[in-house]
Amino acid sequence: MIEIQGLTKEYDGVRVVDDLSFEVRPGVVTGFLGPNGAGKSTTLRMVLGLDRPTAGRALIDGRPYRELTEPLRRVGALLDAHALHGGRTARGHLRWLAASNGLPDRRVDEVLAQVGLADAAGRRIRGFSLGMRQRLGVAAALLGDPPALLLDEPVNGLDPEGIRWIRTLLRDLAAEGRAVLLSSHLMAEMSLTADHLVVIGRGRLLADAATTDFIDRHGRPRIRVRAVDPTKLAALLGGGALPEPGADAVTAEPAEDGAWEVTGAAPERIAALAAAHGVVLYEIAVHQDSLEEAFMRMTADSVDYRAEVRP
Ligand SMILES: Nc1ncnc2c1ncn2[C@@H]1O[C@H](COP(=O)(O)OP(=O)(O)OP(=O)(O)O)[C@@H](O)[C@H]1O
Repeated sequence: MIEIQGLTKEYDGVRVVDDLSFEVRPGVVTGFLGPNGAGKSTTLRMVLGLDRPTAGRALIDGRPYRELTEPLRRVGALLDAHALHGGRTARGHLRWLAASNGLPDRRVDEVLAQVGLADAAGRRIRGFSLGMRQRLGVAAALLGDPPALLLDEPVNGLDPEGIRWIRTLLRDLAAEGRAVLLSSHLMAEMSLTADHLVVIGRGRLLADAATTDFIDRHGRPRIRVRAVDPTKLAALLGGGALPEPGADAVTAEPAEDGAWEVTGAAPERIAALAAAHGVVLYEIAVHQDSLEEAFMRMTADSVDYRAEVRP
C-alpha cells in the first residue's frame, strides 16, 4: 500500500505538486494521469525518496522510502529506462543490483525469464533497443518480489506485442495482490490496464475514481440513430423536436451516411418520438466516450476551474 498525504513540492517558490493525497491500493492497477508537466514524475520521485517534499509525505507500507531497510523488497520502480550502465550485460546489471540489495542471485534468471530477456541475458545493454531496456527496467523492479510497483511510462518504446505483454503482466501482478501505480500518456492502453485512476493537473488532484466511473462521469454518451428514410429523420431531429422545455442541453447533429448523433436524451425517448412521427429507425446505439475523450473534457474543465480559483 502506498499512501500520499498532503504531498507538496516547490522549486524556486513554484508549486509543481500541490497538497496531493491519494492511495495506491493492493490488488489494483492504479493509472496516474495528467497533462505534460502536471507533476507525475516529481510525485513518483518523492515516493522513491529521490526528491524531498516541501510538505506532506509519501509512505510505503506506513514508512517513508528512506526508512525502509530493504527497499527493493518493499517497492519496485521503473523510472527512466535510459539510466542504465551500457557496458554491463543484462545479467551483470541485475546481479550487481541483487548483490547490493541483499537479494538472492537466483532471482536474476527468474526475472530475466519473466520479462522475456533470457536469451539476451549475456548481451551488453548498450546494444539494447528501447523496448529491451524497458523490459530490463521491469526486471529490476521485480527483482525483490515487492508488494508495490511504480512504473513511469513503461510501454514507452514497446511494440504492440510488448505493450500487450506489459498490460497482462501488470494485471497479473495486481491480481496477485500487489499495489501497482502506472503512469502513461497512452489513454487507450490505460483504459485497458488500469482499474482505478488518479488524475492530476498542475500538481493538484483532479480525480480519484474507478476507471469506469471516471468515464461515466466525464464522458458524454452519444446516441447514434439511423432511419430508413434519412430525410424524415433529418426533418424530425433537425427541426428541434427533441428538447423539452427546461430539459438539459440536448444536441442533435447529422453524422455520415444519413445518421444522426444525439446527446442529452435517452434512447427510449428518441425511439418514442420517431415512432410518434412515423419515422422507422433501423439503428439506435449508445456510444460512450473513450477514456481519452473523457480525460480531455475533464482536464479542459480543470483549466476553467483553475482560472476561477487562481487569480
Ligand atoms: N528539478 C527541477 N527543478 C525545477 N523544476 C522542475 C524540476 N523537476 C521538475 N520541474 C518542473 O515541475 C513540473 C512538473 O514536472 P514533472 O516532470 O513532474 O511532470 P510530469 O507530469 O511527469 O510531466 P510529463 O508528462 O511531461 O512527464 C514541470 O513544470 C517541471 O518543469
